[in-house]
Amino acid sequence: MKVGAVSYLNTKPLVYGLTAIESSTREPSTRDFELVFDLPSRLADRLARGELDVALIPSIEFFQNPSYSIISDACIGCRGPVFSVKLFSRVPVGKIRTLALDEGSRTSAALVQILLKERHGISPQLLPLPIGSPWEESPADGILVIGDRAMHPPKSQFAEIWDLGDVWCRWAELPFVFAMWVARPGIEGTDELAAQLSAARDQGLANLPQIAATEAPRYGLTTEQCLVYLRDNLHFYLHDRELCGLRKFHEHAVRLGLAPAGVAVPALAGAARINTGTT
Ligand SMILES: C=C(O[C@@H]1C=C(C(=O)O)C=C[C@H]1O)C(=O)O
Repeated sequence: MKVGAVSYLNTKPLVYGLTAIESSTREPSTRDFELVFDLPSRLADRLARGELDVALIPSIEFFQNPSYSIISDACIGCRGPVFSVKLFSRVPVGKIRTLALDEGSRTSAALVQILLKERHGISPQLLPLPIGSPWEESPADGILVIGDRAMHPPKSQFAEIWDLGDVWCRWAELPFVFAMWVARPGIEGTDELAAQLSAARDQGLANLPQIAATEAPRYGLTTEQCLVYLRDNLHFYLHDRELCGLRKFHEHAVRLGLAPAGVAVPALAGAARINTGTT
């Protein structure tokens, strides 16, 4: 089985338990799956093409295929400010006419459009924000940036900065889910993998101070900033409130034509396995 995970700092607690043992003992992997890392948008495309069997894909991509299943209750979500998903605006947000969207993102790219429409009644013209380019050089009025490069204060001045986790959670009064472990149809052995993914998440969360100490310098953060991000900003459990948030996100995405109708967000059916169905 080939499993894809997000290459950002936010995913370290989810994969710590899968990678820590072999890197500390230098033993070759005893896992029966191969783990690869990539940007969220690329993981979604690779899962859709069948190059990956299971991947941590942007939540909006789950709605693209009614045969996908969410296989674990481990996720990347937030219940307030998320710190790493931001809209930087050169003008007051309600006056944004051009919006650059981080090419690594699918979910936040939809989320920012929903929030701008719902909060300010605007639908800006969209521009790409390539991965490799310095985002502050984008000519757009508003710039959506996610992941590691969104965590540092910008060098230029902006009229407004939105933390999208904060704006969503206050407006929707529900948590937000950015990414989930999803299997494409016909993949066998996902029950076992689901258990491993949940256990890996639990192991990661039990070792956050160590993860923060190791990772912080690689991301230009202090250990304390890194710990606060992983412990307080991010939320790694897909529970009932998160599923409600996901349903609300889906409703709004359908309304704006950003996702097809007809895919049901499943009810939580057990600790680690969630089956999907179509409506
Ligand atoms: C919180 C984050 O969540 C992410 C945002 C995603 C998106 O916008 O499509 C997808 C996966 C997550 O890595 C982040 O990247 O900072």
